[in-house]
Amino acid sequence: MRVKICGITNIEDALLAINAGADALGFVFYPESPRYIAPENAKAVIAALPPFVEKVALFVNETPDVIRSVCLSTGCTLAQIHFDVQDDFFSDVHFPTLRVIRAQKKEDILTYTDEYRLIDAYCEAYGGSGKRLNIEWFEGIDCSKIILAGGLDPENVASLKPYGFYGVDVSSGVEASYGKKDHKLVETFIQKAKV
Ligand SMILES: O=C(O)c1ccccc1NCC(=O)[C@H](O)[C@H](O)COP(=O)(O)O
Repeated sequence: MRVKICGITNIEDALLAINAGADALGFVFYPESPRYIAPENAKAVIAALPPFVEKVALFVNETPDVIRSVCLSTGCTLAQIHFDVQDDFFSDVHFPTLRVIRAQKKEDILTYTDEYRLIDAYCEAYGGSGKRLNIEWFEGIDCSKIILAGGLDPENVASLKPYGFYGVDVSSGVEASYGKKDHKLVETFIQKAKV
């Protein structure tokens, strides 16, 4: 499984995650989040990274123009769209995008099955809540284009193996405090996800 470590706010955590084997890092460009990072700070973190790392920019309630502009100015490589938009919004961004489905019921995870998508547990505050999805919803469905998020941690990530998810995404489950990662938890999470 590919692993994304989300809610990166500093170079130390970013390098630790990459050196531990993370495939992607997430930067939250949503000012109301406790994990918000200003674009100029994200740009500095990204400039310190080695090649072959996916830099994911998270957005809530922004326009396609703002999303594209922030991605280009920071060096992010993928825009993760957390809010509800019409389908043509994605093509209007003119930059690689990833749809987030904030699932409240099983039917929600059965949509957009032909595209790679991130499925997170629904919560009012948009993300990083530690809230888990009902894993039984994923039994018997094709998970090869799903990145699973929501309440994952080093204790439960290995149990996801049989489902065949494309990837996993974690934020609060590897945090020491908001916006600061616990290095041991990050390393253990990645190790267990990659077994
Ligand atoms: O993390 C945030 O504060 C956040 C704010 C606004 C939009 C998205 C946000 N995070 C989304 C993520 O991709 C998280 O990694 C995902 O929700 C999983 O979080 P967690 O349950 O804490 O692992």
